[in-house]
Amino acid sequence: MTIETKICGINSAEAMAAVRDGGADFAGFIFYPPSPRYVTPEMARGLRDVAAGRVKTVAVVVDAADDEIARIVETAGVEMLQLHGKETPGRVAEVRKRFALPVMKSVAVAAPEDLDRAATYEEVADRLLFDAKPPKDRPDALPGGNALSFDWQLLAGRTWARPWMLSGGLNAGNLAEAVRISGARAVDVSSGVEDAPGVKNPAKIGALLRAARDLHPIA
Ligand SMILES: O=C(O)c1ccccc1N[C@@H]1O[C@H](COP(=O)(O)O)[C@@H](O)[C@H]1O
Repeated sequence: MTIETKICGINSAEAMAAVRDGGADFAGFIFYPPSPRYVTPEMARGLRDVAAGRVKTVAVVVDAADDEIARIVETAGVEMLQLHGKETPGRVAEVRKRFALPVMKSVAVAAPEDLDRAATYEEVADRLLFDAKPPKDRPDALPGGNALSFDWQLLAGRTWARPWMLSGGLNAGNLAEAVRISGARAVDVSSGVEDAPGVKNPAKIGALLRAARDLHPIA
């Protein structure tokens, strides 16, 4: 068994081709206008076609209303929704029911109590995603995609009722340690395969996916 991989913030055909050829499991599209990785549903549809069915696509939304999610689902044809805002467990359940797609809920982690909050999503989400908390001293910080990691030790030995992904500041250089310490079986990377925010580097995507292929989840 190998580690599952998601490369997020895909906004070019070259990046999607690297994700596809490198054998990633998931590709994420950011539907959050303030992000340098933002894509429209129409752009995402074209990029999804590059993946030619070999990569599952994920829509990343932040506290999005139903009509916005509906337009993304209908136009981009994604296979999973990633809720990366302050959505409550009730809202996660509602989105999952309304759109009949698997839902992954992100939880911002900085301290042990954040994991207690994560437990409130176990019954309503199909997957959990643990990401670093955005920095408090940067009011303009994005809800995710800040190239920041958190203390992976917080996850060590914890078990969850749902599959989960590790994200936040991962790259080809720290992936092995992050997986070893946290026990992750799935990882999500965005900034770590970029040259600058929003500028994906296909060679870095390939290197990350090769690094992931050499890793195996701990039992
Ligand atoms: O990447 C973004 O711009 C973004 C915007 C809004 C919500 C989530 C976003 N990205 C998510 O952040 C993590 C990984 O970030 P990084 O590797 O530290 O850059 C990942 O889950 C993305 O989906």
